[in-house]
Amino acid sequence: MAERPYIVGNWKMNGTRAMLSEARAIDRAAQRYMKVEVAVAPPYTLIHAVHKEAEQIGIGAQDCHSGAEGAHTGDINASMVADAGAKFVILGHSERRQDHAETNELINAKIESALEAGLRVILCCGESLETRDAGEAESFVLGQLRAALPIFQDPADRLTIAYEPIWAIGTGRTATVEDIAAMHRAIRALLDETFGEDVSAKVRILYGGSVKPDNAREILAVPEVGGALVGGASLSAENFLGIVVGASEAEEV
Ligand SMILES: O=C(CO)COP(=O)(O)O
Repeated sequence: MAERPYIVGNWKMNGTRAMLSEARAIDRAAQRYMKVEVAVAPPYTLIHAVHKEAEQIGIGAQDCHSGAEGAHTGDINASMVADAGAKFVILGHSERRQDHAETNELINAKIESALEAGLRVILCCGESLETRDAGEAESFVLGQLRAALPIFQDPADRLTIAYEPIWAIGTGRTATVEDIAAMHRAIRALLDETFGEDVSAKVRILYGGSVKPDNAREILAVPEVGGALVGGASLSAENFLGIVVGASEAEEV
């Protein structure tokens, strides 16, 4: 496996300043698990406050606008999140693709502006249940990635992929380890083909979708899995740290 396992909490539309104590607890505990890289992506409103609390963990944003500053009421761009303390941004999440009709073209424009602002990108991909049942999961996911990968000039430093099957997000239903391994292998083959094996080896592929303390170790022990993108279970320090412990134990196997 390329680098340390990477465990990222995506808080989604959750969290007021009351969450800062959880962030502090995550940060302090993460210092005991240096074999694991830990990060959280709070909502925009908390990025700066969590950044100020954090000594160990990485801080990111869940989205950014594709443009420079200007007349876009309610929007936040990449340089603004970087200025608030974010080091990475999650782009292409299925909830943005669905709720905000984000296309591959728009996601690409966001990737470009994120890279320009010096941010790393966690690029999400994943199929719906209908697509999986139709036997088209792999071609769909690889198609999403093929649309974006050419933008990355320096993927080793800047790119992480997150495979999140839509039907496993927030449902309590996880993909089987065989399905996860198969999709991660297909994504790795595409990265090898696009960037060459040496560079590809430095790009981690995370799994996301109902990762919890009780299944983290099994999922993270899959050799192709480089970490996890965690939604619901990242909202409590206890649960999130349970996943960090799972990642640390999976490393030792
Ligand atoms: O979408 C996810 C992370 O980005 C996964 O969410 P859950 O862990 O709540 O299923």
